Amino acid sequence: MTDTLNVPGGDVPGGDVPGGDVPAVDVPAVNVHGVSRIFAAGKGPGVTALDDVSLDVAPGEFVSLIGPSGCGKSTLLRLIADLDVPTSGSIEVFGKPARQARIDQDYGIAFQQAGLLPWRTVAGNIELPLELHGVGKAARRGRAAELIALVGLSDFAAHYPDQLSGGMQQRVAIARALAESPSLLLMDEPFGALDEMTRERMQNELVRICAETQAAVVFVTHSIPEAVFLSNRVVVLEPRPGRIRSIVGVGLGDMSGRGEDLREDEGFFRSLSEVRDLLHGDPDSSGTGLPTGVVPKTGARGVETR
Ligand SMILES: Nc1ncnc2c1ncn2[C@@H]1O[C@H](COP(=O)(O)OP(=O)(O)OP(=O)(O)O)[C@@H](O)[C@H]1O
Repeated sequence: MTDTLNVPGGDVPGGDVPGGDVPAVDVPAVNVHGVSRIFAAGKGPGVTALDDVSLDVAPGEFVSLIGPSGCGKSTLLRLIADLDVPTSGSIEVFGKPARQARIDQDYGIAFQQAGLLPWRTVAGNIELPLELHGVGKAARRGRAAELIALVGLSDFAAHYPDQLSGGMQQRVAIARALAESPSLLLMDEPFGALDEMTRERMQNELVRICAETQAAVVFVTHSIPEAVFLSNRVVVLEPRPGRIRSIVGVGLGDMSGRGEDLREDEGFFRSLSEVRDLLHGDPDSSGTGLPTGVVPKTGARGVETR
């Protein structure tokens, strides 16, 4: 663990890869290779939550996972975070086994529930991971102040979680996830419990934070507009067994150019309907599992599509 407090990811995407000894250029932030996860179900055959899933996420890339309930989105995120282990296949984070990446704290995590400690202030919650890893008091304070400013809560540093709105609590959770300058953020429906207006504001914030930190993000959501607005690529999953149906390259430019007006952009609507068609279309009879007329896409970064 380092107590240097650099901007996550450094100046060049992938240039400040945790571990440092691996050439950054070719190392994906996340490499999921042929991963299956089967949950035992009594004496039955078990539930295949994921079946032979492969996916690469590049440094600095924002990838959303979307699909119907039970298609394995959270399972995939939990496997990347090493909160669960695959039945078969392998997962690497910045070239390291997921277990090692967890030990090295190479990523930050934010879930739907902000999960803040109610007896700690905003600053205290953000400092917690740094405290647990032995970062000195002055460095902790400085880093927390930086992050509190980044998420726009400078006037609330001394407030307690129950004095904040849901959106503000989520901003604290995101700041805490960024505390150790991870080059990767894993987020499971972090805005799922928020009202629509707050949710859009939070999406704008997240885009700004990603542009500033250049962290890669794997983001689970049920919302098509959220996935399209935030992502470089949207991974559409299908259930029983959980598989990647297709990957949509959003092509709306990098994070620094994504503002509120993007929501009115023609390209935004095009990607929305592409993802919507994949989610709601009936599979054709060709056996591809894709809706009629949809050509399977291959991701630009060697992503396997199935
Ligand atoms: N710990 C577990 N034990 C048994 N089955 C599980 C477990 N975790 C997940 N599953 C099963 O695996 C499948 C995928 O679950 P998962 O939570 O990953 O889906 P999801 O796409 O995130 O769903 P949702 O959108 O509803 O959150 C489901 O059928 C679920 O019941």
